Amino acid sequence: MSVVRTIFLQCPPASISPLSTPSSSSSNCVPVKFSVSCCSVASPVTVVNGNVDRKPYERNEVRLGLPSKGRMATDTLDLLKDCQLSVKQVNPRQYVAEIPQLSNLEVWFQRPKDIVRKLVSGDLDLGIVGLDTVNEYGQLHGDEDLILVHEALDYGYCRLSLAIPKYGIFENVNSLKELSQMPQWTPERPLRVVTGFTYLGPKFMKENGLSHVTFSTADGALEAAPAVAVRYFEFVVGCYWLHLERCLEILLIEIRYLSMGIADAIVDLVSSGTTLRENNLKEIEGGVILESQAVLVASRRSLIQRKGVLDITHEMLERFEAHLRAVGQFTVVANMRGSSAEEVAERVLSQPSLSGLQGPTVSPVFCKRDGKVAADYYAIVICVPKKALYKSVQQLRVIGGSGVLVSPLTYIFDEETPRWRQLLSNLGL
Ligand SMILES: Nc1ncnc2c1ncn2[C@@H]1O[C@H](COP(=O)(O)OP(=O)(O)OP(=O)(O)O)[C@@H](O)[C@H]1O
Ligand SMILES: O=P(O)(O)OC[C@H]1O[C@H](OP(=O)(O)OP(=O)(O)O)[C@H](O)[C@@H]1O
Ligand SMILES: [Mg+2]
Repeated sequence: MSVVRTIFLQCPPASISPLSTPSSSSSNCVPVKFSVSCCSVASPVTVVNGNVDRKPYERNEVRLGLPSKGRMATDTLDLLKDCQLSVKQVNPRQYVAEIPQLSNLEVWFQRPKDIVRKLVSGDLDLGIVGLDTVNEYGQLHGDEDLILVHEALDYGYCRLSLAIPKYGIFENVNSLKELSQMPQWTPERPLRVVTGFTYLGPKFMKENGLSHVTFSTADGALEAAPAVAVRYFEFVVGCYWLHLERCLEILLIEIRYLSMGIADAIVDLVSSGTTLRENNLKEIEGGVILESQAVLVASRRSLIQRKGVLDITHEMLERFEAHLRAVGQFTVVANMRGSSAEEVAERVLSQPSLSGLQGPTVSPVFCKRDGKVAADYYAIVICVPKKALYKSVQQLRVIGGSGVLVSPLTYIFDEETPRWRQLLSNLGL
């Protein structure tokens, strides 16, 4: 028999109070309703035999999920601010905010994994999180509902990696192949991996043909887990050689970590590599599961069905693309003596670092000489990659440039953003 329950999904900081509780006689097939005190529009979801039937919900506002805390939170707000899309949060403890430039948009501050879950459930339409979180909790390959609108927001860089101890039986193991060929791993004694990535971790091992592997999960400080098994080995060897001081140290570490369980390897995010180094772990060749950075992700259903989502996505995408193109560039203005605009342009284009985005803009600088208006000088305007600035200034001087002004760029808008065209075709629009 189908068990059908209608519930109202919770808004972020809501307190939920049951309106009616199921009586024992009707517990198999009852609408169970909860009222939600934080927001006016709740999302009805039907659960049939444990499967969520995701219908587009009746609500008028468009919802964008942003990380509420952690390392992504500040950088995300900074990116939006740099794109003149500042988030207005009346009170930092409030979970709902707005971006005044985008009317009808509600910002929901959530934990990254909850942003992805809520995109899948239909409570959010758009979100900014790390690609690792999208792939782990959205399971993009199995669920075509999530679409990466911008896959490279240029912050939150890290990689999901398999790491093993540097010492003991792993000392000479430097690749995934070598790890998989170790005779130690058998059905009775598999490779024990601890990870918070319980979807991507096992998937990677399976795809790479590692069969004798078991996974356990933990939140945070995963790097300490492999220490126990290998340090035990060191302890025995240390005793043998009577390095008592080292043995005592190992024993203390052992006692500290025993409560954390035992693992041979970890699958976790790595950025600078400091945490791995401090825990005597190493990455191995072929062990990178995913390269990640911040992304703008959307629900396909919302883009197609909910009024306003596509327009807001277009504006955000345009601003992100234009801003991210601009951050790596300076505008350079210089004066140059010349006989005509063409002649000046030729000189500028003879230098490889001065061609700009679409070639230089050259305009006459007029002055009055003997009562007549004349142009002896020309102003040139070009965009120069930040990294090539000094070289460009040197090249400008070589061809007679003077009074060089350099200023940062906020946006470079193209005629059309390539990602927008791709999104429309992805949606079949
Ligand atoms: N060391 C790192 N360097 C750079 N980016 C990172 C690093 N660790 C994580 N990230 C990125 O930041 C995102 C959020 O990580 P953060 O540690 O803030 O949250 P979290 O650990 O997922 O939060 P929670 O523990 O509350 O679920 C990750 O999904 C990843 O994309
Ligand atoms: O290579 P590194 O620059 O040292 O960064 C890697 C560490 O960063 C993340 O942890 P985080 O600090 O987010 O703590 P958490 O495990 O509690 O999420 C990740 O889980 C690693 O532990
Ligand atoms: Mg973290």
